[in-house]
Amino acid sequence: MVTDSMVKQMANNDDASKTNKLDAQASVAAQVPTTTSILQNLLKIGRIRPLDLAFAEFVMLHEHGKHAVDVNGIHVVGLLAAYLSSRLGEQDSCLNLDNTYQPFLPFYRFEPIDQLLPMLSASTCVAVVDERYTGEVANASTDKSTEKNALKSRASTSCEPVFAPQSKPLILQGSELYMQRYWQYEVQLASKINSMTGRATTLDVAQGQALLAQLFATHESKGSLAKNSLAKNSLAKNSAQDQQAAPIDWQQVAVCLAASQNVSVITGGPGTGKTTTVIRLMALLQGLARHAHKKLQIKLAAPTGKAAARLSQSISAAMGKLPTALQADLPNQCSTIHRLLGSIANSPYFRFNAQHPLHLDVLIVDEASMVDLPLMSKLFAALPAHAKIILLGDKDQLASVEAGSVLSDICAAALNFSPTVYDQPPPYSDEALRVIKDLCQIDLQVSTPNKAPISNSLALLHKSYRFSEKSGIGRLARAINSGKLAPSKALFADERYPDVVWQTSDEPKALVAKLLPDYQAYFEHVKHVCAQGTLHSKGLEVFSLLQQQQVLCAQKEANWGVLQVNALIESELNKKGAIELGRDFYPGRPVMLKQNDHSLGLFNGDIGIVMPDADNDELMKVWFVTEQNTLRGVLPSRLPPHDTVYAMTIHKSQGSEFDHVYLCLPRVETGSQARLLSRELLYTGLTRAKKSFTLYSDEQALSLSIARRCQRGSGLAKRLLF
Ligand SMILES: Nc1ncnc2c1ncn2[C@@H]1O[C@H](COP(=O)(O)OP(=O)(O)OP(=O)(O)O)[C@@H](O)[C@H]1O
Repeated sequence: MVTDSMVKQMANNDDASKTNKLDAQASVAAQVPTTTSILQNLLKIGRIRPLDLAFAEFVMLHEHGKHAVDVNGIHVVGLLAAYLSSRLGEQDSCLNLDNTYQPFLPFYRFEPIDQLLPMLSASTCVAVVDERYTGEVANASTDKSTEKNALKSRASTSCEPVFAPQSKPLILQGSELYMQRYWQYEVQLASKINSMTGRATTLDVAQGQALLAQLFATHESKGSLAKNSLAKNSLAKNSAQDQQAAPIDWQQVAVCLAASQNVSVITGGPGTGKTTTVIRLMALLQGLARHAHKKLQIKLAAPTGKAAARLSQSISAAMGKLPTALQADLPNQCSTIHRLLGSIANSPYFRFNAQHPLHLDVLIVDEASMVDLPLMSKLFAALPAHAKIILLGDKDQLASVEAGSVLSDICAAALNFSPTVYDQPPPYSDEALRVIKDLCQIDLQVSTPNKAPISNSLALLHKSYRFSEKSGIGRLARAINSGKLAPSKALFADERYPDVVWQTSDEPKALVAKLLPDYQAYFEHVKHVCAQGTLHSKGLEVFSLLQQQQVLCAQKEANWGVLQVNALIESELNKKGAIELGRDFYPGRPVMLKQNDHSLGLFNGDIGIVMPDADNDELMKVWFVTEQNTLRGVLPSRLPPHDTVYAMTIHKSQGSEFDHVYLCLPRVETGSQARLLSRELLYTGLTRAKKSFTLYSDEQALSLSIARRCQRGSGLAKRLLF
């Protein structure tokens, strides 16, 4: 709708230049907005991208009815298409028309959904499917066959796979507007998850108990089974005191639950033991299979090469802590999801898919919060009917770089959209509670069990074994996650937590001045190692010196962005004579790769350091740490695209950890900077720190970050509650 005030304002502007009445009217007519002028204005101010404009034009070209335009002749469906496409660029999988959304003001104001509905239903470009998930298919199909319509109607409510009605470019389901492809991804993923969570698995309880006793009798949780048995006996005696004496071992709960479910999510913050738990889970599953004279094919996957390499390393390191007999037939090599599915060059499809499923029985996916909706949908589609999948990740971290927020949607559905309560179980069903009790004698109490099977898919790990109770980082992470500004500020101010510091200086120069002595020491070390020719024996020390500190920025450009901070650090180092800025590949320059190169075994996100070849100090190479903890040099000419990395974005830091993290939030000068900030962004940056965390931001950026949750448009969680 073009608002009265908008037209009035234009008319007033014209009145100001009155010459005669006729001229003024002609001028007003000339300026009455058209769909094209609105879209062009939106493009001009950067509210939409050229791609969004092209999509809107495509939709308008294919709109044959007259119903898609409003009383002023504005093509509402075209504008909605532009908006939906722009939201996809912001990683939403769909657009919720129930929300108060007025993204195109001051150029256009959308009517509420009830008034838009007749227009959308009549549009030749929009299929309206299943009003609010329970109703009939409205104009879903012109199929004559009642049977087909009935099937579609049932499918839209039960999330069985369906073919999109008439292959229209836009789908409206309930109040959510989708691009056809993303609607398909969501429906197919939900359908597969629902079919897997609805399938029962039976475990050999006696054998399971015996294996769990062995698995949890080792390592730090020695005796926890015994303690839990004590808790059971105590419960029988109704002794509250004894119950308190036996804290619940949530890792054991996670193992029992994931062993008995076909889809599970094990989520927790850094150092809460996700890897430790999943190794025990694999050993339990393989042990049970062995007892039944079978052998499971267990595979490990991660969204990036870096995450895959890290999981391979931590699994190999932790495997030795298992009883030797239970280490047999466990995998320790993790591949990327793309490699697992079999990428096809220049194609969005994979070799393994619903028609050609993967050859595996159990799939474990690490860093699952980074997996976007299209990839997760394809991964689930490629699972064989009998398979089990376990997703590991931190639900409070930033979601995937591309559209969707699958991990947090599954968690939201499992929690029935309630917030998590520290040390309390999710609303498990009675059946799941019984399995946990049978297998590991832990008697959990749940006040309101969730009826949807998805509730049994979630295992929450709360206790961090990396941060002690005295750690400010651990406490600050909890305060940020609970969205509380005052306790977060209090932690920064509290002298008992010197590991968290807040600097409100508004110029990056202060940060650079603070870091400079450490970088100078780093470059001295580089020079020393190069001069002594001790690259192969001492090179790893150079890496550990570099990784002691890391600057993280919320954005790449603009104030407090990666480019600004990197340039400032380089310029100050140049002034101090530590580096020569004229050379691209100067000794000590740290670089981060922006692309995988499988032939070189290098991955997007890998960090290398420029240093001369050990045998030829004229020949610069970029050195990387190998899985065997040795160094390997690559000629700059062979290097995949890369950036200097004194500072990196928080997004790029996902999956890495550093001793000291310096996190920079921008001064909020534009709407897009405000939208960039979120609790998840701050939490992700904070939890990269192992020893200390220093925040550089003004009060506004901090409070905006803590207040704002990054909630992506998605209908997945609702679909999982059917
Ligand atoms: N139950 C436990 N008791 C004592 N220490 C534990 C326990 N579980 C894990 N740890 C230790 O805590 C550290 C972190 O564990 P782990 O790597 O499994 O956590 P994580 O959640 O996978 O960590 P991240 O994903 O942040 O790297 C390891 O040193 C591990 O040995």
